[in-house]
Amino acid sequence: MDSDPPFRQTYKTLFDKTSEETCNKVVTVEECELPFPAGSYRWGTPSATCLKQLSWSEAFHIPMTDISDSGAFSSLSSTMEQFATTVAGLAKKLAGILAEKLGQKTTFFEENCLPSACYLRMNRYPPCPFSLEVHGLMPHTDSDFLTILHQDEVGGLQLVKDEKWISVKPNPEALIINIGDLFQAWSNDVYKSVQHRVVTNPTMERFSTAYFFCPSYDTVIQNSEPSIYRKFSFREYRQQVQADVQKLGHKVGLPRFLLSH
Ligand SMILES: O=C(O)CCC(=O)C(=O)O
Ligand SMILES: [Fe+2]
Repeated sequence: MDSDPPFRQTYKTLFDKTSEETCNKVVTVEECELPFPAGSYRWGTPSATCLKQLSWSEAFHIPMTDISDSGAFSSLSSTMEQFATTVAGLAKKLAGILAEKLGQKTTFFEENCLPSACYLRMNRYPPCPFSLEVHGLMPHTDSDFLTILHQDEVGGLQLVKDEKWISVKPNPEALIINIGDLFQAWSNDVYKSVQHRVVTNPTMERFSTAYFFCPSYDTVIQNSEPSIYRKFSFREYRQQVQADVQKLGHKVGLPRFLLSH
């Protein structure tokens, strides 16, 4: 893995390619000849209807199955593969420990969260001229079991603790582990999916990489004890999140699946 800071050079090559190609005309990811499937690139927040809903960032959100040797970008692919393989092992281990603490079957993750069901997201946050009004990434929770996040030295990530936004000290030598929505439901609220956001920086560019530890779409999320959530498949969860974002402009998430809803 390149390490000063990780991914900087390979990410710059990739994101510079998108801005070079998109400078004067509208082009698709295919036309840029980038190595990722259509729909994997996002700039801003496509569903935003006002500045407050806009995320001042761009990202590639890539299923692990689509990271393969990719011609001009082979150095990027191998960096990503190396990162993903390392953190995939870590995610499985951590999930197993957290399941054990709950007295649950630790094999659940080995059976349902195969590396091929997981995603990698590469985020780029350009400097933002109206820094105070716009988020780098809107407040959200992740729709997975666990997220393993690497950020560079710039900083900007914040999370909610005791109902207050707390800044996470940037440390490129460390990984940040976040609990996602599925673990909250699976643990019947013992573990809480953490609300987080990224604030913009007026002068500095920032990069981060997130590995989303997910089950296959057919996996059913349920707790063996009487649960406050109805059982649902990961597919159903994703579809509901997408439907809410389209209709309301934001994710509703777990409250939709509360039995008392
Ligand atoms: O860039 C970060 O620090 C956070 C990224 C994030 O929350 C995400 O990609 O879901
Ligand atoms: Fe996130």
